[in-house]
Amino acid sequence: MSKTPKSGPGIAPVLPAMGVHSYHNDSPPFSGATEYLVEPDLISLGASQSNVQNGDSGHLSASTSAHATPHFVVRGYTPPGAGSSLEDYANGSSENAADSESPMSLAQMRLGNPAAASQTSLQSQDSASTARPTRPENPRVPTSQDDVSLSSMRSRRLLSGYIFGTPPVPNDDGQERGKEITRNELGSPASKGNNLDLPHDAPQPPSTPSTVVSGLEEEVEAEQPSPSAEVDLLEGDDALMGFLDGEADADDRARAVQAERGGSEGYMRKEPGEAGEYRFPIHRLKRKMKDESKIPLVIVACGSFSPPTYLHLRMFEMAKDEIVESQTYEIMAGYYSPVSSYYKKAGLAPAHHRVRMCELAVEHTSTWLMVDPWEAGQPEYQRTAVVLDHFDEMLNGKDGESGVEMRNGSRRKYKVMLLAGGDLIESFGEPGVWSAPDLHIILGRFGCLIVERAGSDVWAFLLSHDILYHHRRNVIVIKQLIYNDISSTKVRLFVRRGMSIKYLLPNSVIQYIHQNKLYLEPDKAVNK
Ligand SMILES: Nc1ncnc2c1ncn2[C@@H]1O[C@H](COP(=O)(O)OP(=O)(O)OP(=O)(O)O)[C@@H](O)[C@H]1O
Ligand SMILES: NC(=O)c1ccc[n+]([C@@H]2O[C@H](COP(=O)(O)O)[C@@H](O)[C@H]2O)c1
Repeated sequence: MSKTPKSGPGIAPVLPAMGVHSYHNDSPPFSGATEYLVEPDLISLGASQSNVQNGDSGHLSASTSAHATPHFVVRGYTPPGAGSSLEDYANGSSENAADSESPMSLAQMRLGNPAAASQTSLQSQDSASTARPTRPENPRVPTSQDDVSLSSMRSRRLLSGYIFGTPPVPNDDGQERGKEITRNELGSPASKGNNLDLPHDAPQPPSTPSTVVSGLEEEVEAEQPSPSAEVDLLEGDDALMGFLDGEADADDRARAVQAERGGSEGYMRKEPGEAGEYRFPIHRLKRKMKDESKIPLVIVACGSFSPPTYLHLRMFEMAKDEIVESQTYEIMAGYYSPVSSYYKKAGLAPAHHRVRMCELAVEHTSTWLMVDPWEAGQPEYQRTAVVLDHFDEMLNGKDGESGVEMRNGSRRKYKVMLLAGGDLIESFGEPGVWSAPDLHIILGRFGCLIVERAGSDVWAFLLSHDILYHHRRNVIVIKQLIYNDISSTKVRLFVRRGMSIKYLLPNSVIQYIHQNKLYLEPDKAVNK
C-alpha cells in the first residue's frame, strides 16, 4: 500500500528543484550519504558509539566481521517497497575518505572520544564501549558562544514538510498487527544495558548492577484491577483528545498516578551512574485500542531537554496531528527520554534535574506524555538505537504478556517511533556521529517522526542521505504550521541574564529552575 503525499500547503516540493545537499553546518555536502555502504549480517546494539567513526559497520558482535556478508538483516520491520538488497548503496563509497577527515563536529564530541574512535579498531572497541568518555582536547570544544550559534544556525533553514513515504503496512500474516505476544520476564538487569542483541557466544559487557528493572508484567498486574478514574486515562477513548489535554492542568489524578507508579524518584540520583530501582512509567499508556485496524504507536523523543520548553511539548502535539491525519496509527503514549549526564553537550544540567523538569512539564500539561528516566540514569552514554530498543523491550517484552490487548484476547506489539527535530536528523549525515547499523535500526526497525525546524530542509536531506532514503516509508516529516523555535540554549541564556522566561516553558519548570538555581553559570562543554 503506498501513500500519496498530501496535497495543499504541505505538498512535496518538486524533487529536481531541490538543493540536494546537507544544510548541516558541520558536515560537508552528502556526508554520511555515502558513508554507510556495507551492512553487517547481524546488527547488534552492543556496539560502542566509539566505533562509528570507522564508518564501516560499527557492530561489535564478535562472531561477524564488518564486511562479511552482503545480506541486510535488521531484526523486525523492513518497510514495504524497500529493496532487499543494498547493493545500490555501494556506489560512490570512495567519497568516504574525505568525510572521515573532516574536522570533529560538536555532535561527535558529545558522543565522546571521537578522535580516538577514528583510529580504534573494531577489536579494541569493546573496552572503549565501557570506558567513560573523556572530554576531548580539541579547540572546537563547544563554548557557550558555540552553543548559541549552534542554536541560531538552525533558524535559517527552509520550510517544507509532508509525509515522506508510506507508513509501515502490517504484513498479511499479522507480523505488524495482531501479533500474539506471550508472557515473558522483562528487563532483568543482566538483559539490559548496551548489549541487547549480542549473539549468545559473544562476550558480554558488564551489566549495570545499579539498575534494577521492575518488570512490566508487575506493573500490568497492578494496573488491571484499577477501579479508579485512572482507567479513563488508560483505556478511555478520549485520553488523547485535545480537549482533555486542556484539562490536564486541573487533573490531579494523573499526577497522583505518576507519583505512585512512575516517576524518577528513587531511580535518579544526583551523582551520574548511581541509579536506584527503575520502574518503567506506564500510568498514561493506553492498553486498548480505539480502532484495532490501526497500528498502536508509542512516540519517543530523545534529547537533552535542558530545560524542556513548550517547543518540546508542541513537538508531540504536532506529531499527534500528523498521525491522526494519516489514519494508519493510533497513538498509545508519548515519552521523553532525557539523555544522561555523560552526553557531552554545552548547557546540559545534571540528568536528575532534567528528568524532573520533563516530568513537571508533562504532569501539568498533558494527559498522554510521560518521562522515562532509564536512559538518563544509565552509568554510561546510551545510543539512541539502544534507547529505542529499551522502550521496545519494556512495552513488548520478548515473549511477554505485554503489548496491547485486543478485543479478541490476543496481544499486539506497540510500534515505537523516534520523534526528532530536523536538525537532529541532519546530524545523521555528520561523519562519526551515528553508525550505519544504528541508523538502520532507528529508521528501519523503529521509524522516525521528523518535526521540521524553521530554516531546515529535511526534504532535501532525506533525498541526499542513502539510509534515510532507503527507509523513507518509515519516516514521517511533520510540517510546523505555526513556527515555534523556542530554544533551550536561549532559555538558559535568559536565566543567566536575569531575563524572563515566562511563557516559554511551563511555570512548574520555571519554578524548578529557580529553586534549584540552574543555568546561572555559563554553559560548559561537559557536565557531570
Ligand atoms: N525549534 C525546533 N524545531 C523542531 N525540533 C526541535 C526544535 N528545537 C529542538 N528540537 C528537537 O527537540 C529534540 C530535543 O532537543 P534538545 O533538547 O536535544 O536540543 P535543543 O532543543 O536544540 O536544545 P539546545 O538549545 O540545548 O541545543 C531534538 O530532536 C531536537 O531536534
Ligand atoms: N549515535 C547516536 O545514537 C546519537 C548521536 C547523536 C545524538 N544522539 C541523540 O540525539 C539526541 C539529541 O542530541 P542533540 O541535543 O545533540 O541534538 C540525544 O538524545 C542524543 O543521545 C544519538
